[in-house]
Amino acid sequence: MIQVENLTKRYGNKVAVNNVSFEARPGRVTGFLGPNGAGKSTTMRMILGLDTPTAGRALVDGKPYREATSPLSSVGALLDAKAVHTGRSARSHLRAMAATHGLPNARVDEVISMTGLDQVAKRKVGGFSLGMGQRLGIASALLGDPKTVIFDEPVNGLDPEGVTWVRNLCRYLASEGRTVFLSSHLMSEMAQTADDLVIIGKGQIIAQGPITDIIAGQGEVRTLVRTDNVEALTSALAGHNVRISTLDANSVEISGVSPRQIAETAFQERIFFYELTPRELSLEEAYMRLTQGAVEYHSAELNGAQEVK
Ligand SMILES: Nc1ncnc2c1ncn2[C@@H]1O[C@H](COP(=O)(O)OP(=O)(O)OP(=O)(O)O)[C@@H](O)[C@H]1O
Repeated sequence: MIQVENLTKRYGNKVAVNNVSFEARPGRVTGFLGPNGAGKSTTMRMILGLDTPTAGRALVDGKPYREATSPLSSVGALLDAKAVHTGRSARSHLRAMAATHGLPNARVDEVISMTGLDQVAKRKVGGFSLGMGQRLGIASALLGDPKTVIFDEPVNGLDPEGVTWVRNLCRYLASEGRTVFLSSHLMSEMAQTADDLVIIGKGQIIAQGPITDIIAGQGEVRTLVRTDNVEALTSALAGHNVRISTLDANSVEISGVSPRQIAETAFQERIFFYELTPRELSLEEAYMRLTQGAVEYHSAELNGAQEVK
């Protein structure tokens, strides 16, 4: 269980994290989202006691992480996979970590096989690819069999098989009753992995709660209808609160009325249609709506006719 209460971090004049409060609960995957520079890593570092808050506090299982009697079995963290610079092999790196924390070598072999590193366990970590480094970071995080895991961008650099593996691992860890807290910029992946979301922008909470509530809160269901008789359907449905946008000669997108009401109206008016598809917002669409005012680093619009000097 992670509890973040009114957490604030200032670097000089810059407020990186501004009065942020949320919880990440056991048995659930909580996704931490926000544009670049929103304050995600800083928040994670404060939870792990690596940065001192300017105000507020972060608790893991009821106390600051720095006070944990058995840190590796309290929290397993992956912050910056590239941070491991060693001439050691993956196995001896993990064995050294295990030895300092009184963990048996058998646990090292377990995490090596859990993270798919068996084939490369004897290779020097310095020569690891980004994806292998990421797996080693996750293996290190899991070494102490922690009740809480914190992963900052765990799928960064992983191939599609690796991305799926991280998703399944996170779901599995949560199903065992652990608290799983992770950040990612991959919305489609987050949509499949997380139960709850915390979204921040410019250091402040923008939204938090179950992922389904956050998506539902950002837009109503729109229904795509394909018919040969767009005009008749449009006039049959015309009325208060019904919004219809014509996509092409044979398709419209309708909001403000349920898919069932659309089908009933079409049936009563004998309007033939050959597709009726309710469309919920994707997490990406909901996220873009929520964060549009909180993006610090905007990209220039690409409009084809760019001047090259
Ligand atoms: N040590 C530091 N000194 C000064 N400013 C910092 C420091 N660390 C972070 N910041 C600033 O605090 C803000 C939040 O940074 P942070 O790295 O937490 O964002 P983030 O959400 O993790 O971003 P990204 O998605 O790009 O990793 C940024 O504006 C960053 O420049």
